[in-house]
Amino acid sequence: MTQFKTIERLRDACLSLPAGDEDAAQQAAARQNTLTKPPGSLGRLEQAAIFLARWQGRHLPRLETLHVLVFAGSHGVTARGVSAFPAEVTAQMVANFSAGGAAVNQLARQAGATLTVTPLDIERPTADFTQAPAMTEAEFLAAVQTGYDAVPEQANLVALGEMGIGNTTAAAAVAAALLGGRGADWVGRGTGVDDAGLTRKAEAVDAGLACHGTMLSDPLAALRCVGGREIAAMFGALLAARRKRIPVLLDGFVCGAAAATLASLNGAGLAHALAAHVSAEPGHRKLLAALGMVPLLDLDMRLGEASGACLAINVLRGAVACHNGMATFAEAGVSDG
Ligand SMILES: Cc1cc2ncn([C@H]3O[C@H](COP(=O)(O)O)[C@@H](O)[C@H]3O)c2cc1C
Ligand SMILES: O=C(O)c1cccnc1
Repeated sequence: MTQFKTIERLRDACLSLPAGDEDAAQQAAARQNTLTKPPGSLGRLEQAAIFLARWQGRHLPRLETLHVLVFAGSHGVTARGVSAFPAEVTAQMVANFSAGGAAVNQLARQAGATLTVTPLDIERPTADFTQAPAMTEAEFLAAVQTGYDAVPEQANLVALGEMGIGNTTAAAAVAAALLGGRGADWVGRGTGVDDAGLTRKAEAVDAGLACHGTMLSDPLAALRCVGGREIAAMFGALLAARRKRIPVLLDGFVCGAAAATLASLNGAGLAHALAAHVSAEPGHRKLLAALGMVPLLDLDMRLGEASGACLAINVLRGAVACHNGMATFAEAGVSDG
């Protein structure tokens, strides 16, 4: 079992990532061109099927064992008035996930996926990142390890998401640290803050950038100093999936901050991931553009919880159904032009 005892061990793991199975991808691409449709007419469904073939290592991909992993964390920066909801909602929503009452419960079931919710020390918020590193190195590594260990050995696909009041502020701070710009460039209304709340969010991000200074030029230090435990756990899960060659669906802006951290460490780090949707949180569109990712869906959602990722599973099911089930021109006796 991989153990991240030091930051440098974790960094090494991020720098040496396996490639996908190009033979499987090529076979899948060749098959696409024999199916009874004009070449390319299924658009990005064709690319999605080839992507799944590459990362599952089989030219006929499967969507049978699907895991939705939701991580929850509490944020010290909530003391700055950065959310429309109180911090205790994080624990209350974890209970709601257990009871089956949240949006993601419905969407994971509807998508035919198994939902696992992992709370990370939610009774112990991170430090307020405007004043101190959100996490110590030990706390950060523990959160990354928890996320890493949450990825099953065998899965056809993993979808990642989060719950954590205040985490759109932490995600904005991570995005600013990794990609540049100030708080105002990356904050949005999150759960629905008013104009004064939006200003407080931008000020909190700017204060965090000022507090941690040049430390933030290292992506792992940025994630530790201004991120949160659930963001670190999503980062760990994304890394584990890559090392196990399991394809990943990323959710919204907060998940995107975790993904951007891996991309900053390794330019090919997100090859095994698809952006499920673009959230209404304005920073997400910018983040995806910076990562060169095109979302599968754009539904004006701003929930988190892996809700967008669950919906995108249905798109992938369509892609796989066509790829595996369609007849070829030869089989169907259709003239191939
Ligand atoms: C009832 C409720 C359920 C949620 N499910 C996800 N979030 C989302 O909102 C939070 C981030 O927004 P902010 O940064 O404004 O606090 C995160 O918990 C995120 O997952 C929720 C928020 C609430 C209130
Ligand atoms: O896009 C997200 O991840 C998001 C947006 C608003 C609130 N929580 C999460």
